Amino acid sequence: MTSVYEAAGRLEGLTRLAGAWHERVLADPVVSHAFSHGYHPDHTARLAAYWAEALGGPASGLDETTIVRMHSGNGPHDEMNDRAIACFDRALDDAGLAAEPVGRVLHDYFAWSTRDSMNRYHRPEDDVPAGLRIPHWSWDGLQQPG
Ligand code: HEM
Repeated sequence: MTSVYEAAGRLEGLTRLAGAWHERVLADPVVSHAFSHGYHPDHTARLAAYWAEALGGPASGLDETTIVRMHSGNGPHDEMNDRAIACFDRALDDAGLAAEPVGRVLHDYFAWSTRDSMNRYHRPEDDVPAGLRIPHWSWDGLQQPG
């Protein structure tokens, strides 16, 4: 069966999507705040590589614990999460990936990652454990590691 990665246009499609999302969040008065301290010069490519791995594509070489740590310890930020997800929905349109069924799966993956996965250690006192694995997502949602 075609993976979500393939249906999203592989690395090329996901790079378009990551670039569109990043442009949208930098223009958002709330979400842009998170990026005001700077970010990797290859942010878009690294984000696309991470999504590719999560959605059934090649390994990204990125470390889940490091990435979750980058997104942790800032306290609850529900409004920022909601706005980041709204930016993602617009980015799906920008990147030509909003059509069913792939648009819905990408939305569900991103909303879950933002609210539940990247956000699960949001309390300042939380310790993010070493050795986390990049969660994988398919047409029917989160894949439990086999
Ligand atoms: C509210 C939503 C989000 C915000 C505000 C946000 C913010 C950020 C920021 C500021 C960075 C740069 C950190 C740095 O370079 O020091 C970053 C990097 C990154 N984020 Fe997010 N993020 C969000 C959601 C997500 C989600 C849902 C995913 C994955 C599904 C994700 C994956 C990544 C990856 C892979 C990197 C690159 C790490 C690297 O360069 O090594 N982010 N994010």
